[in-house]
Amino acid sequence: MKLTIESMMYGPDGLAHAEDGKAVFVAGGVAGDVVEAQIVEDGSSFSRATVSEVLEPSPNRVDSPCPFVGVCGGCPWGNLSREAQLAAKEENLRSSLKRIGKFDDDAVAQLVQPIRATRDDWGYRNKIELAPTIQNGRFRLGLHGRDPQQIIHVDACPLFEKKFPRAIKAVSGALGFLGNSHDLSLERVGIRASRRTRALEVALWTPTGGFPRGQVSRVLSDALPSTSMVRVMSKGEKKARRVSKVEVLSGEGSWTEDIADSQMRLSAPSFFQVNTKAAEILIDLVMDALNPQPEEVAVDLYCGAGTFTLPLARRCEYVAAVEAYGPAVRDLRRNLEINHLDNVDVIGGDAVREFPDEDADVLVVDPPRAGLAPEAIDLIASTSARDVAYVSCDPATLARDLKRFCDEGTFVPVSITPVDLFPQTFHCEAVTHLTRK
Ligand SMILES: C[S@@+](CC[C@H](N)C(=O)[O-])C[C@H]1O[C@@H](n2cnc3c(N)ncnc32)[C@H](O)[C@@H]1O
Repeated sequence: MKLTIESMMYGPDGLAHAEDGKAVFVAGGVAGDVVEAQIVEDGSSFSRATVSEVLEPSPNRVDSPCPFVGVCGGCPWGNLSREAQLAAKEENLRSSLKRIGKFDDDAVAQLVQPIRATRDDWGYRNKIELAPTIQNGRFRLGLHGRDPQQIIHVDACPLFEKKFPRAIKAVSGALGFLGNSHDLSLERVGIRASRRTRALEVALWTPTGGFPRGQVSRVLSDALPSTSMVRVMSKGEKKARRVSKVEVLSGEGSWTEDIADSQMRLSAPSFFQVNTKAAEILIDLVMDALNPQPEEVAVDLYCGAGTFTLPLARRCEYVAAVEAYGPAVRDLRRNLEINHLDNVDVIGGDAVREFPDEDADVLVVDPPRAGLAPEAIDLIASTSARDVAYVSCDPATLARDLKRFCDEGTFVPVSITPVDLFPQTFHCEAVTHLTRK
């Protein structure tokens, strides 16, 4: 079937329409291409297709430095020019605000600011995860494919930190060698690398139980000198696995990154923004929106290991920071010590249940993809805060939550700035500034 790709979806695919008007999600198509595509799934409201031939390439089609674009899940927009990626992200945000948030065209045009980005198109990721697989009877590590069941063996990934070009090959080679002679029970392997601190951590995720720690530590250290090597042990059923212990195999037992004016130490299970330089844009936008003053109180909900807590603590009199995940809570306490900050109350627990009593002047929320619980919006509305910064990684839940804020009536959005934290993918971060009505 001949199709013209009209736009990029909020997902890996291009969007086209068949002659009968049905939407077709086209894998391998970029906006502006005319392609020959084969239907792989024919649903009642839309179909899925894959490109068999690009008949007329889009002016925005580019060659990617990665030979696995389209197969690997890491860089689904790798054949689209960066300029077109940025425009598509802005457009997807606008579309979510209209469709889900019910904002009208004028409001969207006023609210959405030009997307902010760093110049790093590739090589921006400070973290990569490898998954184990058996190929031709041999144990290997690789990246999750577009089909998550498929593991793609790679020697390098152009999205990963450029200063450590050998890391993936060295770790895959060493663990591939060991995995064919020992039962490592590896569930996944994380590598974190910093061009700023030169810290490199390898984290091996396994169940609890026996593990050839001596051999693993020796062989891995020979293959790749690292500043930290840890084993993260987890237990429980697959969907509800919990980290039970982080065992240090060698080095520091954590990974260090410099971000804005702070140094942060992260344990392997804790969340950290994968693009440090672009995360500094988030910090700037949050601080510009809130303009915190020395006599003011800040609340930081979903604070993680402190990306926003530390800069808030430098600017405010006092910060109450809430985080549900134990390892991140411990990391934040350590990060406050490292940065000589003693004006933060770190509260471990759910953001709604442990909502701080403090009379906040400014408030930051940075929830996971699922966005805010409706109770969180009511609690925020009940504070005395003058301004709120909402950092979001999902335009759909952001749009839903902004509608809830508007319906509730205490806070209204005044600007929404998309930030390209994840070049070569459809993902888009955004910082929304809400102010008291
Ligand atoms: C997107 S991350 C942001 C972390 C931090 N603001 C940063 O930029 O590094 C979301 C954080 O929310 C935490 N989290 C998830 N659900 C939570 C909840 N119900 N209450 C409090 N924190 C939660 C996660 O553990 C994670 O650290």
